[in-house]
Amino acid sequence: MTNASAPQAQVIVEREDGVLRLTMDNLTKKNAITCEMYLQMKEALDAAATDHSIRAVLLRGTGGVFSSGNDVNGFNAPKGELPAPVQFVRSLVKFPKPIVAQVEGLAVGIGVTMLLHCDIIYAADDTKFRMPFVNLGVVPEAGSSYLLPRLMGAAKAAELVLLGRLFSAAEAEALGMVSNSMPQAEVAAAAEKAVAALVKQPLGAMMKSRALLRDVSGEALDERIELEFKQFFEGLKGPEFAEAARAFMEKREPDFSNIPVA
Ligand SMILES: CC(C)(COP(=O)(O)OP(=O)(O)OC[C@H]1O[C@@H](n2cnc3c(N)ncnc32)[C@H](O)[C@@H]1OP(=O)(O)O)[C@@H](O)C(=O)NCCC(=O)NCCSC(=O)/C=C1/CC=CC=CO1
Repeated sequence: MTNASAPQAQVIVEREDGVLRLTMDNLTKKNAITCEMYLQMKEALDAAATDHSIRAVLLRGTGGVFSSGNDVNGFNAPKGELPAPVQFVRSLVKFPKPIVAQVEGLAVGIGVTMLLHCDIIYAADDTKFRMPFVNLGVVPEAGSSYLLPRLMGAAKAAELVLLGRLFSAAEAEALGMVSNSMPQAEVAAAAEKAVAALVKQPLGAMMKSRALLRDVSGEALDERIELEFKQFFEGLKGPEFAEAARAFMEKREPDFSNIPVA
């Protein structure tokens, strides 16, 4: 049953002056990403990849919140279909043009890992980051198990992933996950300034330079993404995820103490 009073979860897709703006808009759930939202972003990215009137992307969320990650109520894909997050991540990873991320408020789960595939990332200095994959009984995704240790070192990546603890914009900046952190009031203007500058750059040199900068051994990354998603979706069928999901709904701490390892 749909709730007539709840605003529809969507991504606002705008194309103007060479910029594709993708705005995650599901504020009652802190911009949690639904299957429909993933597919909207995937389709917009796929079209912009070959439409050279688009030279840069701005990715952001409404209401001063980036994203609380995957909609916790919508983890399971319809049988037989390639799950929407997988489709989105594949398109994001192969997207050939610069992506500017405007990160405010919260960046959780895939709301963090998608940033590893963005280029210029500006974060409000009060943003809370978290990758609670293990806490949910699943594994990290979107290539993050491959990219995070290479970005920040194995020990730091393990601390953030295995504990799934909150970290600040200052820490994200120090770890190289964010280009700059700044006061919240300045983030939107900084992101707009960056995309306005990017659209004036020569597209060919910009795309080639970006590909060189992102030289992360494409095949190895693609294979890791497939392995992560395989384990992620297996995890969703297991008792650890079941307990984590129940605890979230019941607004309590999960208790994993009596769950045997499969
Ligand atoms: C830390 C929080 C994000 C925000 O906390 P807080 O500011 O205190 O706000 P809340 O009161 O908790 O939230 C307000 C309402 O929003 C609902 N909500 C928040 N996040 C989600 C979400 N992700 N999905 C659905 N609903 C959400 C929350 O229930 C409140 O609703 P009510 O007012 O009706 O009670 C905190 O909310 C939080 O920890 N949220 C869960 C974050 C999370 O676990 N995200 C998923 C991570 S996994 C992921 O992103 C990756 C994938 C990728 C690949 C494949 C498949 C799935 O997942």
